[in-house]
Order: sequence, then C-alpha cells, then structure tokens
Amino acid sequence: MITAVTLNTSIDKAYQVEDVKKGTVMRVKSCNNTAGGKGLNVARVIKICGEEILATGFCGGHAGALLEEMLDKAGITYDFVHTAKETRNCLNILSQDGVSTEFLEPGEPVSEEEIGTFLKKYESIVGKSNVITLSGSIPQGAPADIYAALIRIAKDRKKTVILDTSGAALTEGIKALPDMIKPNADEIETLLNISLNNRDDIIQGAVRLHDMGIPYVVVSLGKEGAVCVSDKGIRKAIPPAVNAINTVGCGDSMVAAFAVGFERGYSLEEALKYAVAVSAANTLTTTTGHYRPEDMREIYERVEVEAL
Ligand SMILES: Nc1ncnc2c1ncn2[C@@H]1O[C@H](COP(=O)(O)OP(=O)(O)OP(=O)(O)O)[C@@H](O)[C@H]1O
Ligand SMILES: O=P(O)(O)OC[C@@]1(O)O[C@H](CO)[C@@H](O)[C@@H]1O
Repeated sequence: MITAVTLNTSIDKAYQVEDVKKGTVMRVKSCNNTAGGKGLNVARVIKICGEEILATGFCGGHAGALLEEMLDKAGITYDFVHTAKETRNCLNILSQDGVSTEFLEPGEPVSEEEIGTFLKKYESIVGKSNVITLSGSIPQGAPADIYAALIRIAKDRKKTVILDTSGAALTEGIKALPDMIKPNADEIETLLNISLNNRDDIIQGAVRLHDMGIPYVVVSLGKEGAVCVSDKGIRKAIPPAVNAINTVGCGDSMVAAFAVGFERGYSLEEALKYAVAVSAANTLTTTTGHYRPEDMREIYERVEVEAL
C-alpha cells in the first residue's frame, strides 16, 4: 500500500475564464472543485494508476467534510485527524490562452494536540505501507522539521519515503534523508544557496543533493521532461509535445507515478519514463491531479529516455 500525506489540505477550485483582467469583474465559465493540497492530487493519480492508496493528514470543518465526501466519490480510502479549524481553499484560474494563475490560502493553524494525534495515527499507518509520500506546504502551528520527524519514523521501519515540499520544510526535511525529492531549479538554489544559470548547473546541483545521501533526486523541467540523479546513474526523460491545457498538479502526478514505480519495483528507466508519461497526461485534462489512461499509454510509447 502507498500512503499519501497532506498536512495542509484544501478544496481546490479550478475556474475557467476568458481572460484575467486585474480590476474588472470576471464571470467564471465553469468551476471544477477537487480535493486538494498536493498529497491529495498524488492520491488521486495513484488510484488511477491502479495501486492501493491511503490518504492522511489534517482536515476540518464543513470544507473538511466536503473533502472527505469527494474522496469517497473517488473511491480513495482516508484517515484524517479532524481539526477544530476549517480546511482552506486554493484557486487555479485557467484562462483561454492556457495561462494558469494560482491563489493559495495559507490555511488555518493546527494545535499541538492535533499534531500529537496525527503523529500517533501516522506511526500506525506507516507500519501498513510500503511507500509514503509527503507533499506540500505545512500548516501554521506545525514545526518546520515535521517532515524530518515523519521521514525518520518511516525510515526506522525501512519504508520508502518521497518528500515534495519547499522552503523551510524542505530545508529541514532533507536533513532526515528521504529516499526521493523532486525539487525544481528555484528550490535547488535555496537548498544549496547557489545560483543556477543553465541546465548543466541544475544537474550539478541535483548531483550535490544526491551526494548528501538522497538516493533519487528528480528535477522536473516542465515540457522538457525530467532528470533523475541516482546511484544507478543520471537519466533524462523527454515527453512528446502535447497540447497542455492545465499544468497544475503535474509535479504531484510525477511524485505519484514514482511512488507507484517504487511499489512495483520498477527500474530507474521504467520509473522515470512512467512518471514523465503520467505527468504529461495530467496536462491534458482540466481536473487537477487526473489523467486519462489512454492518453498516458499513447504518450508513454513516445517518451525518450537517455543516459547523461
Ligand atoms: N507542457 C507540458 N508538456 C508535457 N509534459 C509536461 C508539461 N508540463 C509538465 N509536464 C510534465 O510534468 C512534469 C512536472 O512538471 P513541472 O516541471 O511543471 O513540475 P513542478 O514545477 O514540480 O510542478 P508543480 O508546480 O505541480 O509541483 C514534467 O517533468 C513533465 O513530465
Ligand atoms: O500549499 P501546497 O500544498 O504546497 O500547494 C497547494 C497546491 O497549489 O498544490 C497543488 C498543485 O501542486 C494544488 O492542487 C494546490 O492548490
């Protein structure tokens, strides 16, 4: 089983509009609500991939109840700590030119008691999982090293852990050496306190992170695909050109597919090719953290993998 942790859940609202014009009244053409926060996108994609998934983290209030209802409809098993405060909303405004503008609420604080309850729940859940994904921002009230604590608990039980976050949560989290991280170029710059000027710099940055003791460092490069630095070498996978309509959740789709790859024991090449195909397929639907299997299969055949 794979467990997807989302500490800062949200009801994600994807608005389709003609255009975004600051200072005007804009009518929304359609609104697509999904159970969000990065880890729930991961959970949805893992479910489509066909693996057993458990979603956990915090949720609360009416929005929390709605979120659980959405997961029920999607057939995703969950076990959340219910918070006294309401789950947040995040907005993704998709204009007709394909540009996406996101507004992410910070979310309400969680209490010390709620964190304690979650840690107990997590310990029991981890025992039943093979792979754990830790995704997204952390709620106010949670310590910056909370992911480091979750990684240590999982690694003590010999589980595979993927960490996908940013800022202080990432800086602190990598100290516990997760099995995989998926930083973008900005995050590598912050982690290593360097500036990256080209593709070679990005790869060298990823190599440095790998040398610190992180077995898989995956750097996603948008429509150019992704590079993975690992003990088995450095591989790059490039997707075919696609008509992307919504790139929000692509990073989460990539994490989901890697989690599935670890669960199934894929080789480095297989896992990277699969992750690039799943994440590229995610761009072809307006639903965040979703893909059509037929799109993925068609893209998979055309993903090119090369050794660097
Ligand atoms: N326009 C695109 N065409 C094809 N594939 C894409 C496109 N955009 C993203 N992808 C796929 O999704 C993966 C992740 O995308 P991206 O690099 O944008 O991630 P990210 O910045 O980490 O995303 P997020 O903000 O969702 O965490 C890419 O490595 C690629 O495989
Ligand atoms: O605040 P977080 O959890 O870091 O990011 C939240 C979020 O932007 O991430 C997803 C896209 O990756 C969206 O579904 C969601 O709104």
